[in-house]
Amino acid sequence: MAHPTPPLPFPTRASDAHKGDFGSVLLIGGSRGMAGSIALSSMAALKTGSGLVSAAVPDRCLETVASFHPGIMTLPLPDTDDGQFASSATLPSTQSLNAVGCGPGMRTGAGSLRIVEALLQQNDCMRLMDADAINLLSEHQLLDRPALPRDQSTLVLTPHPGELARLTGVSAGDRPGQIAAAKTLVEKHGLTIVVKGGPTVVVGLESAADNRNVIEHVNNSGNPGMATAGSGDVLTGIITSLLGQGLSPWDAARLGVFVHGLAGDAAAAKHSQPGMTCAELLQSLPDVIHSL
Ligand SMILES: NC(=O)C1=CN([C@@H]2O[C@H](COP(=O)(O)OP(=O)(O)OC[C@H]3O[C@@H](n4cnc5c(N)ncnc54)[C@H](OP(=O)(O)O)[C@@H]3O)[C@@H](O)[C@H]2O)[C@@H](O)CC1
Ligand SMILES: Nc1ncnc2c1ncn2[C@@H]1O[C@H](COP(=O)(O)OP(=O)(O)O)[C@@H](O)[C@H]1O
Ligand SMILES: [Mg+2]
Repeated sequence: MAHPTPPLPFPTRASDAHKGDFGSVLLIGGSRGMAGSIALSSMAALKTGSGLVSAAVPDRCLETVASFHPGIMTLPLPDTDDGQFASSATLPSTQSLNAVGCGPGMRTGAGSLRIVEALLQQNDCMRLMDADAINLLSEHQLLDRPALPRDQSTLVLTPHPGELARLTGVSAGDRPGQIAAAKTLVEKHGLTIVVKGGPTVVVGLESAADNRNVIEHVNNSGNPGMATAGSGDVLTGIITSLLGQGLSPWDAARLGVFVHGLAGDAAAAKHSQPGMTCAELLQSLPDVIHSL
C-alpha cells in the first residue's frame, strides 16, 4: 500500500561506510521500575541506523537495560537506594558523541537535575530532552536561568501535551494555545519542539542563525493505536539517532516523527490499534525504513 510522502529522504549508506559514519549516541534515563523506557529509546536508535548506542542508566538498572539488546552498550551512573540517579551522578563526557537523548523513565531527583543542568550547557552537542528531562525544565524553570547558553539551536524537546502544559502553563486540552506557546519558546531560545499528538506538529526556526522566523510542520503519519505506553520512548531514540547521523534538529524531528508514525501504521495494520504495543512499533521500524 502506498504511504504518505516523507518530508525528506532517509539517510543512505556509501558502500565503504563504517559505523563511525553513522553516529555515536548516548541515551540517558531509566530508573528502577522504568528501565524499559530507556531500553526502548536505545533499541529504537539502533534500529534507525546509529553506529554506536550507549545507555547511561542508574547502576542497579544496568543488567536489565543491557539484556534487552546485545547491541546496546551500558554505562552505570551512581544511584540511590530506590534506583534513580544519585546526586553524585554526573553527565558523561559528550566529546566523542554525536547526539545525546535524555529523560525517559529518569524521574526527577537530584541526580537527574544535575545531569539536565549540565546537558543544557552543552550547546555544541546535538541534544534531545523528553519526559522527565522536560519535567525538570518546568519544575526548576531551567530555561529562564541567566546561565543558560543563549543559543539552544542544537536542542530538541519532545513533550506530550501533559509535559508541555507543565512547561508552558497552557492546558493539555488547548491544542492551539499549546502550539502558540511552543512557538514562543522556539523564538526565544532557537530550539525545536515536537508537540506530540494526533497529529504531531514540529515547531522550529527557519534558520538557526539570525533569522528568527518560526515555522511549523504537521506530520501526516501515525494513528491512535500509538497512544500506548512506551511509544514516545521509541520516538526519543529515533530522533536522537537521526541527530547523531548528522541531520539538523528540524530535519531529524520531521523525519523522526514521520518514520515513527509510519511504524505505528504498520504495527496497527498487522496487530490492530488496540492490540499494538511499543514492542510492535519498534519491530516495524526496519520494514518501514526499507519502504522509504
Ligand atoms: N516502560 C516504561 O518504563 C515506561 C516509562 N515511562 C515513563 O514514565 C514517566 C511518566 O510519564 P507519563 O507520560 O506516563 O506520565 P506524565 O508525565 O505524568 O503524563 C501524564 C499526565 O499528562 C496528561 N496528559 C494530557 N494529555 C496527554 C497526552 N496526550 N499524552 C499523555 N499525557 C497527557 C495526563 O492527563 P490525563 O491522562 O489525566 O488526562 C496526565 O496528567 C516518564 O519518565 C516516562 O518516560 C512511560 O514512557 C511509559 C513506559
Ligand atoms: N491519537 C494519536 N494519534 C497519533 N499519534 C499518537 C496519538 N496518541 C499518541 N500518539 C503518539 O504516541 C507517542 C506518545 O508519546 P508519550 O506520551 O511520550 O508516550 P510514552 O511516554 O508512554 O512513551 C507520541 O509520539 C504521540 O504523538
Ligand atoms: Mg513520554
